[in-house]
Amino acid sequence: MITHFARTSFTRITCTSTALRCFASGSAPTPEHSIYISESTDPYFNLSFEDWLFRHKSPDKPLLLLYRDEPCVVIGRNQNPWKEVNLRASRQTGIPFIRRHSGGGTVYHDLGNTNFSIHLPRASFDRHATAQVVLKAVRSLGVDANVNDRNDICVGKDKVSGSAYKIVKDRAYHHGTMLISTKLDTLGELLRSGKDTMETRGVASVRSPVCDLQQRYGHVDHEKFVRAVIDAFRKEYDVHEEVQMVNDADGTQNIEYIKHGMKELKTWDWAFGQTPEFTYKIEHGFPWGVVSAEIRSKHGVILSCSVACSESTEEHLKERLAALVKRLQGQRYGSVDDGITLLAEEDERVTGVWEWLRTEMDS
Ligand SMILES: Nc1ncnc2c1ncn2[C@@H]1O[C@H](COP(=O)(O)OC(=O)CCCC[C@@H]2CCSS2)[C@@H](O)[C@H]1O
Repeated sequence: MITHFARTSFTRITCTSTALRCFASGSAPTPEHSIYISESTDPYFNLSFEDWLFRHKSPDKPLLLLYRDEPCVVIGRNQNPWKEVNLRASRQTGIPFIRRHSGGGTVYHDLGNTNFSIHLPRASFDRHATAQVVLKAVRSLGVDANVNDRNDICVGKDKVSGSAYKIVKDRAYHHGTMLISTKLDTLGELLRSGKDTMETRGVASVRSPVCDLQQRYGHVDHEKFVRAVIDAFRKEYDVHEEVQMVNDADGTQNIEYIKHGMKELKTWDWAFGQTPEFTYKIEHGFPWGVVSAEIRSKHGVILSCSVACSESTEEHLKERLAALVKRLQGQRYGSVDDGITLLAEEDERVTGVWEWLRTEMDS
């Protein structure tokens, strides 16, 4: 269902049939509004809807989208999930990670985190000006926040908002988070990976201490933040249009571009396969000696793996291990094919190394 909100009043008024037709139709219509609030909390939908607005919106008008997501970790376009995300915790908690289209680092989302997305013609895009819009909004709620040169919004020394950007042809957007009442321990748990010896091309996150607005300013909530950002956006860009509510059950999800986008975000090829080249060096002490390994991977596929053992290791064992790791080449990093079965009579030292490599890659 599509409904409109009059200016800053959040009273629901009846939907117009044109808007409904526009979103319910199977073909991709041109989005005609300037301010959208998504009522969906499906991160795959929200990220795809945002991308659709970006790609289909007429390039001459400013646009604002606000949304929240169910718990998930969102990594940047050129990041390494094995480095950035605690994949074991992600599996255990069922909280997925999603690779987004914009650059930048890794953040955690849940319903206590509200995202804003400001789209502008490239010619008038200025990331510091858009950050000021959000800063003014939180300040209007009595929050004593500041913005640093990376466009992090902080309260004291703690970060409450991180930003990322995308520019394509004549349009650009600045999107960012706002920690309002997030589960910060889950945030810490999911972003921890501790893989210091993984050297990766692409973008590394800039880790910072975080806090949320409710810890410091109990009265701030999602609705108040949304209202404040809308007011600040209207003032800055002189926008008077009503707010357009959107959700994933109103037919919007049937727009082919969005459907395809949601599907693509969930594929291995996108989530893992877009990972820039990286090298992971590890070492482990076995009862019979020390083994070090170097695994190289690009686009989520193992390019090479080499192992070196302590001097005293028998030649025969070294050869067996070298033959074994050769078989890793071309396999997907992190989900090495179970088809690589070890011979039943394999030396238990070999199976030990094999298990160690698999576990190291799978966490
Ligand atoms: N939700 C949230 N908000 C603010 N800061 C966070 C959050 N989650 C984690 N962090 C902290 O930021 C760093 C990463 O900072 P870094 O600066 O590397 O990355 C970002 O900020 C990216 C923001 C992307 C915003 C998009 C908007 C809609 S979809 S995602 C991380 O290690 C934590 O210390």
